[in-house]
Amino acid sequence: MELRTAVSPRDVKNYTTERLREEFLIQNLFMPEEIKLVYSHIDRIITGGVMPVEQTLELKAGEELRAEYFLQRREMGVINIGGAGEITIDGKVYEVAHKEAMYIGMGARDISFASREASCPAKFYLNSVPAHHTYPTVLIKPEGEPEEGVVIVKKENKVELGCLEQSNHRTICKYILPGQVESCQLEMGMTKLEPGSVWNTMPCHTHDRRMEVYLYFDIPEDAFVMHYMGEPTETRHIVMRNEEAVISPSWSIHAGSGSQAYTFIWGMAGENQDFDDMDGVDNRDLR
Ligand SMILES: O=C(O)C(=O)C[C@H](O)C(=O)CO
Ligand SMILES: [Zn+2]
Repeated sequence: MELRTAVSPRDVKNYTTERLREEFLIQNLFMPEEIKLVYSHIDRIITGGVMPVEQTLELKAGEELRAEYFLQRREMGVINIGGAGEITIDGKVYEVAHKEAMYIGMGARDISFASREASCPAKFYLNSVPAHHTYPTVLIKPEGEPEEGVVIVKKENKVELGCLEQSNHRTICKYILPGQVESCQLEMGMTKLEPGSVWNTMPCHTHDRRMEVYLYFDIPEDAFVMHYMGEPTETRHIVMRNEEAVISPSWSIHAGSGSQAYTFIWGMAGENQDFDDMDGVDNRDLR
């Protein structure tokens, strides 16, 4: 597991492009037959990618957690951005299709990942944070009929924002949040830009009480997203390619403009789970 320490906004002002990327950018998340994990000291979030092809991959705590098993003191959200896959949790198999997700509560011991078809492997993206209580493990589907152990994203948690005139027409689909899927602190969802729109989270915001991680995907090879970070009056950018993630500390804005439409997953952890607890930044105040 790779470790990233927390950094001060005063230091970040002096970072080169290379140093910014070293601290905040997460690359190579989806390597065939591998589990890649990055542990950030910021709210102790672990961001990971799991790409089983022929093999079944087991999630292990590793030395860093000093735990008997990965979710001994943690909870986890997983969203599949690849082909159909399976997650087996303590012997129970969950079928997780493209853009379906799981919340896995603290205490789940044996967790493994597999793809249905090696020719179209699953790509499981995960965020895991410390937990103090076990909430139910559930499969989460953006659409469909609710059934035992399956949560369908509620209509009010699919929020259309922006407009084509401002190049920021997008839909935020909230998967894990209070009132839908209970968790100790994790919130996760997916935002899809409409064709012709390229700006996410603009006007932008910070939220001192939560940190956030973004995973950008559905980006063609020759395209990119400029991810904007930093204090609102000290902005910096990171060029993001397909299936790369970026850590956003609480003091940082997190927004992006792409060379075309794209999709991204956001995950948050921290002091509260109030999605709307944000400090909006007026476009006129950005520097
Ligand atoms: O497009 C957006 O706006 C977002 O998706 C915003 C993120 O969800 C976010 O930053 C939540 O704090
Ligand atoms: Zn945010």
